[in-house]
Amino acid sequence: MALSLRLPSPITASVASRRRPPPPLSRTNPNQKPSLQGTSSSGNAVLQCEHFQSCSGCSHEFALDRPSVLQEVSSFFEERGVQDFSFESGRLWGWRCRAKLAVRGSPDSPLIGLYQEGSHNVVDIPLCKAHHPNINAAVNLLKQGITTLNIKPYDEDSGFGELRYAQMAVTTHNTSLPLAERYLKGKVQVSLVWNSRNEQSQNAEKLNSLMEFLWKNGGPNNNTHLIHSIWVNFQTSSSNIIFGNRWRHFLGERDFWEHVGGIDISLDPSSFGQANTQAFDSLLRKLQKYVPYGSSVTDLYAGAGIIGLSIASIRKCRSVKCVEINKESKQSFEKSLSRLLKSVDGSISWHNTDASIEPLHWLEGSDVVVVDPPRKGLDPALVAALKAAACFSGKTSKSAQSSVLKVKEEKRPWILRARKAAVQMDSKTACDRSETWPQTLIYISCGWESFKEDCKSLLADKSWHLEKAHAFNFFPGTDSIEVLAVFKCGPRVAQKKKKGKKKTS
Ligand SMILES: C[S@@+](CC[C@H](N)C(=O)[O-])C[C@H]1O[C@@H](n2cnc3c(N)ncnc32)[C@H](O)[C@@H]1O
Repeated sequence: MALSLRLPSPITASVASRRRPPPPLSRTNPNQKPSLQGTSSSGNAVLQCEHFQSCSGCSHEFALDRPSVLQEVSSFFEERGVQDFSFESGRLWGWRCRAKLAVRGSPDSPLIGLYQEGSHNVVDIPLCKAHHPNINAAVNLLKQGITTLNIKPYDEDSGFGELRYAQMAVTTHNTSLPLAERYLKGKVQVSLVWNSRNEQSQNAEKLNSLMEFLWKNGGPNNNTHLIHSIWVNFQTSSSNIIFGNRWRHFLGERDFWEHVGGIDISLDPSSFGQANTQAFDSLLRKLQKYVPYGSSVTDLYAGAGIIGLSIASIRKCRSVKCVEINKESKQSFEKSLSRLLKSVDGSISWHNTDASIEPLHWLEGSDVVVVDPPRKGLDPALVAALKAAACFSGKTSKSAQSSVLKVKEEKRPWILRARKAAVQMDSKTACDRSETWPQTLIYISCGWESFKEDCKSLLADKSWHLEKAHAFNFFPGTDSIEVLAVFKCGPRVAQKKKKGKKKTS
């Protein structure tokens, strides 16, 4: 099977600018330390993708190892007192291990790819350089199946057609392979979004034939075992929402395991998953260092709880609470937790609720809060709660509590619902510390513009100050960057100058 690399981004890609390589980072202050040493582009990091002109996935062809927003990011943190901002760039091609692709066109000439900028015209991207090579191979196989079996791609105008989208996710964690081969030999979990209500609908025969085709030609009995498993999502809505509520696993291994941040994690196709597995691993390993051993942690916007679980295991946390709005992530959390039980002593829970409803409830009792919101950033209610919590952390807890949380018997329906849907593993040793409030806030952001606003708001009245910041090249070829920022509560305390060493004669 040919290995080629490629890159798209979300189906709803934003307007992309097609820029030339940015100028080298300039140091305006001659006394300033070169905080981004080693990050100037090598000059060889060129996309060289034949779809670049038509596909909305990438906005930059050159300097993939140094996103154009990096200079701004670096200056922003420096102006706010961060001395040692760092930037990490990893794999520049073939980095995308998870892609949602629209299926359009005709059975004879299917198009599988992303929407063109500002339209719903799908651009076929068989040689995408951002995709893990096996995503391209699986897409190629799917196209063959569509043509051979006369499967009708979806037509948005009429609402007719059978196959609407395909989600491809690669697991790079096959422990039967030597470590060095695991990434490139990753297998693909294929999820087909099928335009019918369920598996009994009238076109079910065609769906079965397509799955058999994929399994016969890409499954374990084939020379090249490409397909990890096949899932189907049933979706008949005329809206732009990609997935419906009904998911079914049909072929291959049901559970999809990955290894990031030092732990094994399970991810169902219905749960959020990071696209750049290796860059996410680097971020998690950096993040863990900012969580003191034995802390109590709240992980907001937690998805399947990967961040919370990895901290619980690696930093031996006293307790971890994960809060996530998508109920589909619960099963993945439970599966991952089941593999971790031996390495975790504290209490761990996962709650299905909106983090912006009464957020103080989730912050109370934690030393560290981690937030990883979608691109639009934090909900305003959470920003307000974080600012309030920072004020409480300096005061006696009794007075803080009495002003905000006068809860004797819990009656609020959203809290009760969240408790009902929760997964809870209690600790043998941890004790309740409901009187504490977070001293550390770790903000992970994939939306630079919204991060800036949230950050300014958190710093505005000195309820928090910035201590550390790092950026990661999660989306090479695009304008986006992933940021990890560490805030400490209260105003920055000026550091005393170190006394010079006494001279020895
Ligand atoms: C960027 S993802 C991060 C997920 C997770 N931290 C990870 O790395 O896998 C953002 C998550 O926030 C969830 N989310 C969005 N709005 C939310 C809200 N108001 N309350 C709780 N979770 C929310 C989404 O469902 C998604 O799983």
